[in-house]
Amino acid sequence: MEIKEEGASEEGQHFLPTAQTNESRGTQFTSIQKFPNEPQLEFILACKDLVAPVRDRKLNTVVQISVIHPAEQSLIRYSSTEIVEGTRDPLFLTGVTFPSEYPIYEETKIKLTVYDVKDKSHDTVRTSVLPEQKDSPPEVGRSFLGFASFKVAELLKSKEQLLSLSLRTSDGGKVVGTIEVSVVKMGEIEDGEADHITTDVQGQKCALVYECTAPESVSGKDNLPFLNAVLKNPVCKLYRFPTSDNKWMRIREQMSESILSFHIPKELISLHIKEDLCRNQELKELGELSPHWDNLRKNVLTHCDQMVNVYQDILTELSKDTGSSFKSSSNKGEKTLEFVPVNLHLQRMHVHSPHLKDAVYDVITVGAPAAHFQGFKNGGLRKLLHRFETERRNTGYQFIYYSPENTAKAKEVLSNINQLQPLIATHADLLLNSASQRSPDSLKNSLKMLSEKTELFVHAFKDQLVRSALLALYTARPGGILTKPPSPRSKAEESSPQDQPPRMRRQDSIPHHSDYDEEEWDRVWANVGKSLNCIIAMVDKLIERDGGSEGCSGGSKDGEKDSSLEDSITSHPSEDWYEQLSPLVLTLKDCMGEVVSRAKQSLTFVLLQELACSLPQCLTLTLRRDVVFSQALAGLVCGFIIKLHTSLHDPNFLQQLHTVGLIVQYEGLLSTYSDEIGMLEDMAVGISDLKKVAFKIIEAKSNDVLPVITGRREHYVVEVKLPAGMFESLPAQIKEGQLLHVHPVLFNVGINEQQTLAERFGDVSLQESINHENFELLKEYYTIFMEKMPPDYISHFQEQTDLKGLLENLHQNIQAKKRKNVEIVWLAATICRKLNGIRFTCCKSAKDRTSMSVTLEQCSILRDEHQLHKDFFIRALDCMRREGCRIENVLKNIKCRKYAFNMLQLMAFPKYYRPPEGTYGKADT
Ligand SMILES: O=P(O)(O)O[C@H]1[C@H](O)[C@@H](O)[C@H](O)[C@H](O)[C@@H]1OP(=O)(O)O
Repeated sequence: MEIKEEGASEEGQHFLPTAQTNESRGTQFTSIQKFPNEPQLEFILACKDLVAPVRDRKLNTVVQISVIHPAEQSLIRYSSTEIVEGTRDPLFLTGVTFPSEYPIYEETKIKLTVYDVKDKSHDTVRTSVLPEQKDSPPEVGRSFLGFASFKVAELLKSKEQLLSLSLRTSDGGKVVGTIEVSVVKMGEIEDGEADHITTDVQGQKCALVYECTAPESVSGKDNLPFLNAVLKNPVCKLYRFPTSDNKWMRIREQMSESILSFHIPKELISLHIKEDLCRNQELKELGELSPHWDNLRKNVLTHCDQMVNVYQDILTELSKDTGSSFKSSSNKGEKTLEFVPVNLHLQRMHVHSPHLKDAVYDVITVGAPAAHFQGFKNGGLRKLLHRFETERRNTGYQFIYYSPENTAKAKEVLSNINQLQPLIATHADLLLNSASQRSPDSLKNSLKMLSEKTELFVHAFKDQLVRSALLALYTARPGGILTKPPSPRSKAEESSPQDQPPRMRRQDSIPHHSDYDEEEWDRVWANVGKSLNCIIAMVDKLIERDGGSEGCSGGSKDGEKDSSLEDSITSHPSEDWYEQLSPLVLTLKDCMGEVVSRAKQSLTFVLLQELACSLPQCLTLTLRRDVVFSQALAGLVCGFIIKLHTSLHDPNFLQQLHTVGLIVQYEGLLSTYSDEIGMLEDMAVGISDLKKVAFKIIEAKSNDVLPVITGRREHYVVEVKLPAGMFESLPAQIKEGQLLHVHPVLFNVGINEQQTLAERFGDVSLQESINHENFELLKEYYTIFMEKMPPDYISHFQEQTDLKGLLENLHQNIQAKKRKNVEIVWLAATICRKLNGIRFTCCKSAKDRTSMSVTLEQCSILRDEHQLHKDFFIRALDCMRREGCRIENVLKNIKCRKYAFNMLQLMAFPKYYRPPEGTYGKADT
């Protein structure tokens, strides 16, 4: 019989949907799925009276679980238990779970094979999917003891859903012990009936008590179909661990990919293309420029057009639908996948423990957002952006220096203009429409909307930047040279020849020009307000004459009344409202058009400075920042949607969401040595850039539940869709579309051998500054949280959690300058969880170090929050690392079940970050 390994497919563990499998084989099998989206079958295992092949040998037992699908005769290796050492009656903590997607039926046969493990260092290698020749021979490290098999129906229909099967040797003759298979149901109330099995687990007397508290809707079961639309290919594992009072808790670990890994980058690249095409068009429409500036513009346009092509090519590649929702660690440096996050997963732990409410703990695991294709030879974004700004500030000869804030401001105003102008035109037309219908109420409403938008428009130009940019552009026009040297100027500047472009180093040295009428802009700009006032006054008058007592009182701005306007109003006695208003509306549109054309050109000229100054670095840097941001955003949107769905029933969470926003905490495990310095520099900027993102929840109108992104580089809004029922239950503020903000923080602690080198011979200042800066951000968030959440919530919260103490502790640890001080990331994670935040863990690939960290975090939570028996802490940790979701993560990334660590590396790791023997070694990463 052929033996295959589950999870050997390209994309990792792939399950055929149940229905599809059923039909495709043309035979009907009996489904065992009771609740949609819930695991179909979960059981635990224990052996009794095992017979050792050699007398007096203490057995180290492992059970391998294989599945024989009813339509096939091949045996699929499904999972394994952990190794239980030194007993003939092993009770396994690692159980078996078949998720809802798995094609399992009553007719499916399950085979349990028991082995005696002699050499643990070989054991995991054996279950690798490497081609046979690279793999260890099957017998190395373990020997066969016996096997048993059963049909799923037999187990489900058995008394108390428990089977006790004889283990037999391969010829089926000799009985070498028994194996007990017992169905478990997470969260089921068992009438307080206790089924005591006393067993000796590594010397621990432990009562196995099936006595559970009422199930809680912690995982938001009702929301699952929606959540499942973004989560894909789940891998599930089941464990049971003893509590400190010798009862059992059950833990379900789940790891899923997300289609957002590809969806968000595609959305974002489309937006970049749109934004850049628009900017290129505006550059072309900048009008006539003097030869110096015109050449610069041509050069910039050539590069910018090329860049748009690069983005378009990447989008085309990504859009070739491969149905993929996962980028493996080995594809990190792939050019066409640059924007896609590495190895993004939801890592979920669902705990069901006696006397406590069920709880779900989520961490998003993802490779550090970084530009692997561009590489790290010159460092990452944090350093590159700083260097770029310094160079730009100092090159000044041919350009005008605008600070990054001013450049961002120019982009913002440009985007506001582009949005507001058509909006105002629409409202103006609606006003005329109301006028032609002679409807006072509708006229008032239209005027209100028109006034609001026009005021926003006028307000957008209040900035001094537009004024100074107008002057700068004036001097860049043909003939727009300085006729008189503005004072004060330096000697060097005074001596610059007149036919040269003006030497302008700083924004505050933008030339003053004697011929330039600075007040002209004020007049043009003020005309918009004035023409609106005319409209308001006219509407007032029309309604008054019509017999209405009060005017519309959109109120002429600042109470001012223009005399020319008074004339224009009284000199039209006609009662045709449309005719009265139409010329005024036309004037408003004309005035606005004039403002838009001047402002657009001047601000585009500001953008030209940024681009022209250091081509092509500027564009390469923008690409790098876009790449890193895209990876970070994909993770964030995934984390946000999952958090929203799991906490939808919690009114405090919803209040926090719209009043304070959410803390998003990233744990970084990168070293501050070699390439990883650059990665950390990229990651720090990528995460900080997430501040530019706000979320908005909208009602889903169709089956398309994928989030939609709008905006541009300085500000993005991610629209998250919820089905009508869920949407209705949201607080009014959220339903009305209030923007929901996130507060990203990053704490990094390098843990590997490279960090040892950094600490001894290198520099850890990058990590120190990041941790310091982010501590301040976290503290700020905490302060807003305490101020904005309701007092009764806060007093209850303070009773439960000493957050202030935790923050102080974190601060002390950050200041302590201790080597590999993982306490920092532990404390930051705890604070984030207490603050209801979104947790992330990242290393280079989110495969090895991340796996060590999330499993440690899971076990620490079990110890601190669910009374995990202290003697079982390490065993629980080893179980999760040996047979849990994370080893499957390694498998799906590198097709081999081994964490890529060697002994030497591990010696450098903090103690609790070392995986169990047999699970690590040289791997082709
Ligand atoms: O998931 P990571 O911890 O980033 O994987 C590292 C691993 O820690 C290290 O020991 C190994 O030598 C490789 O560099 C792994 O990175 P890959 O990106 O190559 O998987």
